[in-house]
Amino acid sequence: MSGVVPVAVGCLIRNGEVLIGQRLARQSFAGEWEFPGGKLEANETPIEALVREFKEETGLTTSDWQPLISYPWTHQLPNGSVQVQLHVYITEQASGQLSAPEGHLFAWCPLSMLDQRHLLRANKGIVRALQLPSAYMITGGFHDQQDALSRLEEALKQEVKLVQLRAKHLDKQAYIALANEMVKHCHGHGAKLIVNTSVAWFDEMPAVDGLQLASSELAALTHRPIAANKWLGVSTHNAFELAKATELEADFALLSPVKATQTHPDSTPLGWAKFELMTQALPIPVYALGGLSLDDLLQAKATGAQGIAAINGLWPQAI
Ligand SMILES: Nc1nc2c([nH]c(=O)n2[C@H]2C[C@H](O)[C@@H](COP(=O)(O)OP(=O)(O)OP(=O)(O)O)O2)c(=O)[nH]1
Repeated sequence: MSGVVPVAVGCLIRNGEVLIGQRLARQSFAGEWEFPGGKLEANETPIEALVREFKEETGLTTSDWQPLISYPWTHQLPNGSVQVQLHVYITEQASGQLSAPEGHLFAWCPLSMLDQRHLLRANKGIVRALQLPSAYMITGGFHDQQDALSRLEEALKQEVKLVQLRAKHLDKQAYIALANEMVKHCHGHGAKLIVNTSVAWFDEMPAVDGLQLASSELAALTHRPIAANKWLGVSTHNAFELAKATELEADFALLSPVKATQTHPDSTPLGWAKFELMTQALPIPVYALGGLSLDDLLQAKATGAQGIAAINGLWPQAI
């Protein structure tokens, strides 16, 4: 088969749960779970296809679909491979009674439980895009552990849900001690803590939620260095490193610098157009980083980013 098949995929959210359906016996990947949707018909936009597919498959009338993520994927089938472009949208707007005119089995799944379901392998990037927040705070300067925790607490009160502990000046013992305290605060607010350390240190912090891998560590790795139940973020600056992030089965990437930034004054900013070009074919969510704040969120999302990551734009100044 030749050409890329455009597919519309819809994530319908209700009370923090997403609607998933089981693929039918007559379909490829029978029995695996997916989000409702399907191939675009001639002259259809992805949103038109979603409205039609949801009506046909679920009986629901849906609206207000917003872009979530889009990426190509090659499915291996017994009789060859097929390349699809997944155009993924999200909404909370649906009316009518959920039914199964085509015989699907449906379930409402909490976002945190999606990894326990047997979803299509192609859908991992969609699952992460659903689970990750739109702002990723990286810790900036602080005086001592108590000061760091006070600033963290302030940020958590402002609804920050994903935190990276970046503290290059701390030795191993001090770093691990701070991470172990921070993770308690994060979990108390329903947030996650990602540590920016070497793989060796990561293994000594079992309570933290994930590892942020520096771009300088990428070359030495040939496979994902941590377990599947932890999040792996990869810091990147170019197309080569982004490709490596995918190869290492990262859960998300950071691409920087999008704008000029005080913390890395010698780097040349990419700008939004280049950011979009470099990330559009990636099957994982990508945060934009470098000189950004929440004021840049709309622009970031419009260019296909998961959201913004920032030190100065999010880390509370002295309090
Ligand atoms: N509906 C849907 N399709 C998905 C998801 N993820 C994913 O890779 N796909 C792929 C599987 C199929 O190749 C294609 C959707 O095609 P379809 O639902 O209209 O038709 P189909 O399964 O009968 O097609 P086929 O693959 O069996 O030939 O997109 C998803 O979450 N939902």
